Amino acid sequence: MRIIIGSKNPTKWKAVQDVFDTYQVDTLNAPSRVSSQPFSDEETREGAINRALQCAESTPGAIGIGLEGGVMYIKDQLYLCNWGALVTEDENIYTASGARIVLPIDIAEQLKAGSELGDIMDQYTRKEEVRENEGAIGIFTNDSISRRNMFVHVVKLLRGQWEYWINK
Ligand SMILES: O=P(O)(O)OP(=O)(O)OP(=O)(O)OC[C@H]1O[C@@H](n2cnc3c(O)ncnc32)[C@H](O)[C@@H]1O
Repeated sequence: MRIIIGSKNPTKWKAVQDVFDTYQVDTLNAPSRVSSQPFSDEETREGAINRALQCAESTPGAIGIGLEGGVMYIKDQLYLCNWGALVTEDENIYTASGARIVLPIDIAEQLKAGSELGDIMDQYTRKEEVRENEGAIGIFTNDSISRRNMFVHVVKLLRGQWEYWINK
C-alpha cells in the first residue's frame, strides 16, 4: 500500500517514513488551503486534513497524510501547535495533535505583526530553513525534541488509531 504525504518538507516526510518504514512513502505538494501561518488549533487541523484529503484522492488505494504547523493562544500566551491527519481510501479521517510549547514573547509579537514563524526562526537563529530541520520546537527545547521527532509522535498517533479501528 502506498502512503502519500502532502508536503516536500523533509521533517514531515521523514517522520512518515520513520513510522511507515515497510511502506512506500511518496510526497505530493498539497496546499493546506488555510492561511500560510495558521493561528488556531482549528485552522491548523483543517490544513492537515485538506492536505491528507488531496493525497488520498490523488491515487486510488493510497493512504493520505497531512501534517501542518501553526500557533494558537491559551489566554495571552502563544503556543506552537502541530496537527496531523490520515485519510483512508474510503475517506475515513483520523486526526492527532503534537506536543506544544509556549513561544517567547518577542517571537509572538512578530507573529502577531504578520510574519511567518519559519522566517522569524531563520532570523532569530541566523540559520537557514529551521522549519525543515530542528524546527522551533528543537530550538526552544535545547534540541531535546526535533520537529521530525515531534511529527513522528503525531504520525504514530495516526497510524495507531487507523490500525485500531480497521480491526473493529
Ligand atoms: O512545506 P510545508 O509542508 O508547507 O511546511 P512548512 O513548515 O513551510 O509549513 P507549515 O504549514 O507546517 O507551517 C506553517 C508556518 O509555520 C512555520 N512553522 C511551523 N512550525 C515551525 C517550526 O517548528 N519551526 C519553524 N517554522 C515553523 C512554517 O515555516 C510556516 O511558515
